[in-house]
Amino acid sequence: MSLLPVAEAQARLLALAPPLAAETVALGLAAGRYAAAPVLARRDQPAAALSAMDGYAIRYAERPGPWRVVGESAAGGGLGRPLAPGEAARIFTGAPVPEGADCVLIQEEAAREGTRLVMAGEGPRGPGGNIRPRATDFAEGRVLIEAGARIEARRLALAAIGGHGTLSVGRLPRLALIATGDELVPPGAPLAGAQLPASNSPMLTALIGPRAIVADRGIIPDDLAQIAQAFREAAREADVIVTTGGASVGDHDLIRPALTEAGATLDFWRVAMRPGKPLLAGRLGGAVVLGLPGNPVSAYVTATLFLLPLLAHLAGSAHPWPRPRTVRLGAALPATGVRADYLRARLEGDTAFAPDGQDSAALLALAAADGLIVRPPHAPSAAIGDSAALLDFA
Ligand SMILES: Nc1nc2c(c(=O)[nH]1)N[C@H]1C(S)=C(S)[C@@H](COP(=O)(O)OP(=O)(O)OC[C@H]3O[C@@H](n4cnc5c(N)ncnc54)[C@H](O)[C@@H]3O)O[C@H]1N2
Ligand code: MOO
Repeated sequence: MSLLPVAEAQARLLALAPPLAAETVALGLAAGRYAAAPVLARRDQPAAALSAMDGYAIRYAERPGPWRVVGESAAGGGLGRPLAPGEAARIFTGAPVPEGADCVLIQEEAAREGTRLVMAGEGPRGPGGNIRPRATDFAEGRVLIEAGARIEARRLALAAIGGHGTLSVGRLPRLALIATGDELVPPGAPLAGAQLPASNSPMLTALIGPRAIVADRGIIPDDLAQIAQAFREAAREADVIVTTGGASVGDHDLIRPALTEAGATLDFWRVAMRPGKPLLAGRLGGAVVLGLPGNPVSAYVTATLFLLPLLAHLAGSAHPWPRPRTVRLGAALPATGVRADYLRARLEGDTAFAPDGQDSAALLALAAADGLIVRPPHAPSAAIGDSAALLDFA
């Protein structure tokens, strides 16, 4: 099997499963989820002309007064009657402008004695001054949030003010995480001989964060029957099964044979990227299987480029791909070969430095990095000051 280009592998992964069904959740629980349908405004905002300032509602043509202050309009209330000629109403920010008034005189520019009011400054800039007309933010029926958009804090506020107490969002994927390797022990456990703390599962759980409901299925030894059994059990509940390790070609790399044993179909294996070459993907029952390489940096890079977009796609995102940005190189880089390079890089302002020693097991360099410099296959060498694509870490 030859190496699959990264973009092709990404497209094939997402083609393995459609987005999950929608569910309705309370607005406060919708943060970070994706709108399953366009969110439409259920009301005009503002629903009436409101004062933008604390002061007096007046008629512009009657400046500089005097006016007689006949009452008050506060946020949530109102004057209760129209203003007659020569009348003004005390008004506060966010309060409905009484009928008959066409601007607001701010209180710093007003002189009041008892009910007598005169202008004592420049006054409003014209009719409509210091007033937010009805529906200036949006009108009922307008699309507030596109289907597939992520519900950020800003959009959540927009949905709330648009009249929504619940939202229809894509269901969160259920993810089963399986670490494989005879050498692995849980972090913090005593180590004997060549044993190694299993760092991939906690790393991936933290990286995934609220994007999925993660079930950590622990460490499975390098045993075909046990790995196949773990696959079968995970496929009963999970939308996504993620393994780390055992994806390569060694005698103890059993993920592919175990998948076959469990009855899965393999879609692709081996991608033209460094690190991350042994990545594989397939389907088992209703689950998408993503086999990440065991090397911790390879697992992190492939999770960034494949797993997070898959989770976003399943949760209903219309834009699941990470967006690289352009930076300057702070040091020269060699030409690339048949694989795309994803270099762990530190940023100083908009200048990126990829330290030597880009080993796919070197977690110290990964932890110190800010993102990945992305270099396509067969790229010529690059000089200091050249521009390059950078993927910020999630
Ligand atoms: N002859 C070849 N050998 C290798 C190739 C190849 O093409 N031909 N590919 C190399 C590449 S690239 C990678 S990446 C590695 C990854 O292979 P596996 O996915 O089979 O990973 P393992 O061999 O199981 O483990 C590699 C490495 O990572 C450590 N590891 C595994 N799981 C964890 C974990 N949960 N937490 C921390 N560390 C973990 C493991 O102990 C190994 O040191 O294969 C190359 N070989
Ligand atoms: O591509 Mo492997 O992921 O070099 O270490």
